[in-house]
Amino acid sequence: MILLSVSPDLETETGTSPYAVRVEDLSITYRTTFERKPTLKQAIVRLGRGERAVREVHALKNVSFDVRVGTSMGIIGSNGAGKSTLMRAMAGILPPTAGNVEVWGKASTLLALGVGFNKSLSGRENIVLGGLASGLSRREVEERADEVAEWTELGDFIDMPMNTYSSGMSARVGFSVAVHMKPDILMIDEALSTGDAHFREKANAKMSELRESARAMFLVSHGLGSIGEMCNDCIWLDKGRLMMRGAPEEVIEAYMTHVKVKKSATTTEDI
Ligand SMILES: Nc1ncnc2c1ncn2[C@@H]1O[C@H](COP(=O)(O)OP(=O)(O)OP(=O)(O)O)[C@@H](O)[C@H]1O
Repeated sequence: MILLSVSPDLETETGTSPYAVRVEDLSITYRTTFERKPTLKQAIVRLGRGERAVREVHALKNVSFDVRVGTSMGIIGSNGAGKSTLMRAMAGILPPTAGNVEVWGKASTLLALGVGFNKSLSGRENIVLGGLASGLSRREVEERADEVAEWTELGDFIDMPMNTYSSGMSARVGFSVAVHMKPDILMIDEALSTGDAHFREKANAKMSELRESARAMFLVSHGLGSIGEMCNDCIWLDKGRLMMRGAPEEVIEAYMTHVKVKKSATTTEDI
């Protein structure tokens, strides 16, 4: 999990803007090294020249949408569709390759599990670090740390190193930090998937509470039920493109139909 505030150049004064986020023609391309079974000779020649094969992954392609204050937006799509990439771009972790992202307010982000914590430190110590990374002052963090720790219901574990935690226990710490930092914009990426039933219920209640106070909320989930319950707006991404935006029931239905059609098409092609 990674917890941080939006970088200052991305954050705009909230003022009276009716918008929480505006994404304009956003494209994100990852550059990564790629080896398609090079022969020994090719590998040696390249190594001699100091070259590496580079592959570009177009994770988001010309995505545009705006989000008004009061929106709880679900983001759905198949594996690799670009959901986490979009969240990272909105959180200011990933700079756009092209296009713009504008964010009105302080974002609290709870992204991919395991990232962002120093596992050799205790849960309580990570709560303090997470709070500082979210842009709170030392005093504000000290004031809130006990409440955040208490919320996790981890008992004595909260003062033990996080490398002794299960993934669900880490998720509790990350979620607790993210929701207690009084964010203007809350971004949650699949965080609830590792929690047990009790935690999920508690987390859902907390998110409902936050929906009232935050300017906007984003939820990435493969659990379409949670999107339907928690969100009043939804976008569907497929292979980096924005396929549809609208009421969660309608977007979920279109996505489900697409998934089914794609499955049968693949079967036909296979024949
Ligand atoms: N750090 C990276 N370097 C290179 N490629 C990446 C990186 N992170 C993601 N990708 C690629 O970008 C594309 C979008 O990935 P992303 O994680 O945003 O998808 P996702 O919709 O969140 O998927 P999932 O539902 O599986 O979590 C994928 O093709 C993925 O392989």
